[in-house]
Amino acid sequence: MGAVISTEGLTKVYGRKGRGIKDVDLEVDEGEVFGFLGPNGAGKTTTIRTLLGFMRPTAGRAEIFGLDTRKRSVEVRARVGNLPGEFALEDRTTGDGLLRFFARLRGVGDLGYAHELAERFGADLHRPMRRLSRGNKQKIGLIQAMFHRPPLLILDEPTGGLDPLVQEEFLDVVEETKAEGRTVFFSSHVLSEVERVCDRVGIIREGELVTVEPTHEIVDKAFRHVTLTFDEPVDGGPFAALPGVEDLRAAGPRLSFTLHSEPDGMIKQASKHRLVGLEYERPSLEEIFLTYYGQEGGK
Ligand SMILES: Nc1ncnc2c1ncn2[C@@H]1O[C@H](COP(=O)(O)OP(=O)(O)OP(=O)(O)O)[C@@H](O)[C@H]1O
Repeated sequence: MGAVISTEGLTKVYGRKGRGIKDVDLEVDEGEVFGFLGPNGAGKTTTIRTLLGFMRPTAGRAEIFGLDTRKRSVEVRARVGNLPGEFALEDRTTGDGLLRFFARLRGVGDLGYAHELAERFGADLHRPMRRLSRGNKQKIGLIQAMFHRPPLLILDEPTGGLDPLVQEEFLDVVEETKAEGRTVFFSSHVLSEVERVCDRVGIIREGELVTVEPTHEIVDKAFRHVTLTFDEPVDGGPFAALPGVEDLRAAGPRLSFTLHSEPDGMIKQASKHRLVGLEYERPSLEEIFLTYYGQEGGK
């Protein structure tokens, strides 16, 4: 299967001090769900806007379906459903009016899928956009990006402002989109949602793409925070000696540490005592970013 998105040396410098993005090389394949992760200000929105040809790159190039996104922008836009980072129309138009407008623009006669999505997301199509909350505007933004079933979705922080049930519904729709062989690229700073639906993940930090990996590898590589509670104080020594155990702290009957290996040895050691509590938590995305910062020499 060919690359649906391809960038080479994509660079955008804002003025003198603006950071932007530097030398971003990305390939996203047809039928793939790709998560684009990074903390605030890392360059996600800049990458998406430059990739889509909305902004002129300082250097490099971007292609979508093999078309240069600056030179062939009309053809590119016809194939992409896009949710911009700030979908905030302060308008008298209702969601329904807006969707009809987009449908005419795109030559789509059937609004059936739009209405299905509106129902699933609980979107209010009959209130003026300017009177909707941020989350409810976001729902309309998602529907306009998706309702014509474009072969590629590029979504900038699609779950921002949505409540957890709607976020889950959105992720279901992403899975259905993939099942239809369509491609989804979305930015996020929430690891759990990326983990659920993305085949691969790219991490951007300070404008540079630091890694692109299959999602399970990023998640497997990450350590876990472990807290074991016993029915009486236990010697932490044998736990500290286990491979992968770091930062062990003992407080009465409780041992806390980070575990950088599989849990088998720790479980066997723990089972020598009476265990009354076990917490086994994944790190936050920020902590995963930090491990990448560390690998890069703490730049
Ligand atoms: N129009 C602009 N002019 C100058 N600098 C800008 C402009 N837009 C973004 N930047 C800078 O470029 C960098 C990348 O910003 P960008 O908005 O792409 O990050 P982001 O990863 O999307 O962040 P967020 O998660 O906060 O939306 C930041 O340092 C930001 O301050």
